[in-house]
Amino acid sequence: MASASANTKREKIVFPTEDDVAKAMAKYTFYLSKKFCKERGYFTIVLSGGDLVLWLKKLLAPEYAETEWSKWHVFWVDERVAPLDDTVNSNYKQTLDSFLSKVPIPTSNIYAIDQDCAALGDAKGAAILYEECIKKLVNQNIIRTYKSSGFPQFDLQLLGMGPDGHMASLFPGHYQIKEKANLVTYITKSPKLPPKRITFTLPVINCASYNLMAVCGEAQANAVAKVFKDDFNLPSARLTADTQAIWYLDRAAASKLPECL
Ligand SMILES: O=C(O)[C@H](O)[C@@H](O)[C@H](O)[C@H](O)COP(=O)(O)O
Repeated sequence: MASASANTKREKIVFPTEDDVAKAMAKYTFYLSKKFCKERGYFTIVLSGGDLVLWLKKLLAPEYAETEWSKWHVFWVDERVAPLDDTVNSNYKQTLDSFLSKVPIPTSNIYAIDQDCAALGDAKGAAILYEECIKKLVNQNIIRTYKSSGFPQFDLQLLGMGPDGHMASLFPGHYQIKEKANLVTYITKSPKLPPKRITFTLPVINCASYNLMAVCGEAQANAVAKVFKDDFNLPSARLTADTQAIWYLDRAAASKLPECL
């Protein structure tokens, strides 16, 4: 595959509370779902784990009842390699229980990691099979490609950042951030537990049309300040998008930005 590079300027909006961030994220998702369902009859949305799992519940509000759920195709930007019924570790299982099982998205449009690899803790196998799954959907034209690069282009990715500045399972100082050829890679010694994970690579993340990074809480404030100073040692500072890369912050997460001090 040819290399891909998307380059938008980083934008941000600071909201008073975490609840406001979650509500705004739901609104943004609803708007983009409407746009892409109308334009191409599909909406390809990529989720993360962490707090986002709970924030997604805002999409269950009555004002979003017209969402065309049957046109959604749901992926994970990263996933812990844990059994698919593991309520503590599996992003899929947690999101299924709190949100996905409550909306009529066809089960076949929800792309969890391979069940056997998940059960066996086979991170490499899970990454290979997830990449194959994505390539298949690109061939079926369900996932678009970024210009002529052949790289998948998702409509929207909802991302979170850890206090160390990681996004997806791309951690500072770990080689996965440098991976450019594969779409999906894996880590077996993740600094955030559990240790085995698969993750989209940076070129795939940055080819998305819209990337929304939602960050709340004081624990992330130092990392947010570094990102907005362009400290590219933090994987999250490398986030771009084809159309828009926007950060939604609550006041606590934004508290160390120069304009908020
Ligand atoms: O599976 C995961 O662990 C996540 O996908 C991870 O990348 C997460 O998005 C960030 O660590 C932020 O997590 P919080 O929202 O919990 O701070």
